[in-house]
Amino acid sequence: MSKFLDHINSPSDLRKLNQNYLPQLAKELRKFIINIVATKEGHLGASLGVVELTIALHYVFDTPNDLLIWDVGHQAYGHKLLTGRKDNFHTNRQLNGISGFPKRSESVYDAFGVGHSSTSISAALGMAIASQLKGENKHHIAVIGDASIASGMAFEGLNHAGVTDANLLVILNDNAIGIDPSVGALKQYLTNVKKGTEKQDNIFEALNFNYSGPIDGHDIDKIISELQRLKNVKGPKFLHIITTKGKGLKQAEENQVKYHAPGKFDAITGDLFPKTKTDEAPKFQDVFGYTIVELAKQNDKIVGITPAMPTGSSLKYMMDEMPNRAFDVGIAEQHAVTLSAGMVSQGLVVFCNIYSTFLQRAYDQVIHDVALQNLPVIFCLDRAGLVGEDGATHHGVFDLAYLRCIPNLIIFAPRNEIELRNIMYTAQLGLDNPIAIRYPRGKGVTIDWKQPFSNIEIGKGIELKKGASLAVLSIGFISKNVSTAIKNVKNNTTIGHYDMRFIKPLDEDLLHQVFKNYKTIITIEDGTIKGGFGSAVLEFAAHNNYKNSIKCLGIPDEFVEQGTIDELQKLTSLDAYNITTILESYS
Ligand SMILES: Cc1ncc(C[n+]2csc(CCOP(=O)(O)OP(=O)(O)O)c2C)c(N)n1
Ligand SMILES: CC(=O)[C@@H](O)[C@H](O)COP(=O)(O)O
Ligand SMILES: [Mg+2]
Repeated sequence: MSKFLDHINSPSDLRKLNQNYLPQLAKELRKFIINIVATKEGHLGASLGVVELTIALHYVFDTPNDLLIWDVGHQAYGHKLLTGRKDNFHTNRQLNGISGFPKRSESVYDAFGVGHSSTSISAALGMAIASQLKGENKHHIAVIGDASIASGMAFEGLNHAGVTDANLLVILNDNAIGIDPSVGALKQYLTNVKKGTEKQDNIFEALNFNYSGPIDGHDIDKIISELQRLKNVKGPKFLHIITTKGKGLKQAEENQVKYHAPGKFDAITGDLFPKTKTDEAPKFQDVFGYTIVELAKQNDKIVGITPAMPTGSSLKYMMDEMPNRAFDVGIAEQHAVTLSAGMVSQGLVVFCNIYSTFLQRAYDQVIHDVALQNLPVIFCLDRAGLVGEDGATHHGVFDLAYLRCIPNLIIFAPRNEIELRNIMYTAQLGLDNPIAIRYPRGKGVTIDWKQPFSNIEIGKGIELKKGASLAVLSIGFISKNVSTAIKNVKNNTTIGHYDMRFIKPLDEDLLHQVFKNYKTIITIEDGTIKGGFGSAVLEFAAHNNYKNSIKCLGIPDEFVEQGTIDELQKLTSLDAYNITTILESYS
């Protein structure tokens, strides 16, 4: 039972409360968030840190008429609870449940869909200009974190806003950390501002914003009075608040990286539940992280780069062991790619590790700065395929399609941990082209993965099982489901299985053999069906006038929502059971 929260079904209920009760409401909100995230998992620290801000914003502004945008949106759990989603918050990030991020189709209070960072200022400015043009009197508020504001896109928004008279309020929620500690000169600048020790120009004032702060973001009365004041200030405004990520849960305050998204934990004590199994296969990210360290010890030209995901990518291992050769550049995917290109142009061997979904932001840099100049950057694209509970904003399902059309680029998807390790080894020996190596979120299958390195021949696929009439061509880790499915089929002797490994260059010799020896061909990938691996095989068949029957399996041409990876594979017919049914219908 929550004395105040129980009675709040929308911000209008909140606005009826006496301001004196708001600190108690803040406690209730925190407890509610902790209880649900402890059992259902999700992002924790960011939402705990903005509880007071969330209450103050909905208290002072007339949401949803006033438009409120949360950058990234992983901190918007309190917002969801105050805006009518309390009763189904237990479905957060689950299949058919509510999204872990604000989403326009979910609520009128979610003014803009988010998930990828640093979009809030541009979106809020766009809305503010639209309001001006339509003659509407609204407030437009972007809440952005200290790591997200360092991204190029946020600066583009600030740069434009500063020459407008738009009614825009940017609130910088400065907790001095992203997922991992914030980096860069801006972080230093913000630290100086907080300490107030150095006399320096204010960047935001210099960009024509009416700046106020820094103020204590956990002092609800102070935030309310400042927001009320700012409501009457014209033009672009900037409020700098200081908060503690994980506020209200001791462990989350003390271990902010771990409690960004801690998994299940004890809601009473805050302690994480210990992992029990020790002999399991490793996460793909750890194979990358350990292997790059191993290779870098032998090859002093190797450098590692991550845009703001050292823990998630496991580049952290290299940053710890070789801090001068591993770089976290902050949320700056475009910079990470062109920085890599610059280093490679000078003879370094660069592993640029970016989540598949976030590389979307650096598409032009991949084409213009890397591929066009044929600079052999080694892209390691983590979280490729379906990622699970983060949902539509984060699935890495477009990479095969969006990369395949780029000349010069090699594209490889390892079937298992050993292949990931060996392609990293092969790539650092020296390639004539850039390469994208895409691998999934989570664990692989090979416990004994640390085998001696061996070279992988570029553009060569392999036969995993010989058949007679039906050939399955797979790419990457999804081949595990194919192997299971083939085993499930009673009379499976007619079914062949080929791991093509390279989407580009395609192993045309192998494809000719397959098309000549099998009547029916099924392609399977954990990427979009439009333009990916299956499309490449169809093009090959058309080009060579093959008339075999071809079926392509992959992610349908729609955005896939959140759920566990297993559930989403079922939904998209990529699980072993569905593949079995399909194979049976053909054999
Ligand atoms: C373009 C993009 N790159 C990376 C991420 C992954 N990511 C999500 S939250 C986050 C850190 C955000 O830090 P900050 O803006 O300071 O917010 P806080 O979590 O501290 O509230 C990162 C790197 C993302 N969502 N979008
Ligand atoms: C909000 C966000 O973008 C990240 O926190 C993301 O959820 C991390 O994903 P992983 O859990 O796969 O590292
Ligand atoms: Mg932060």
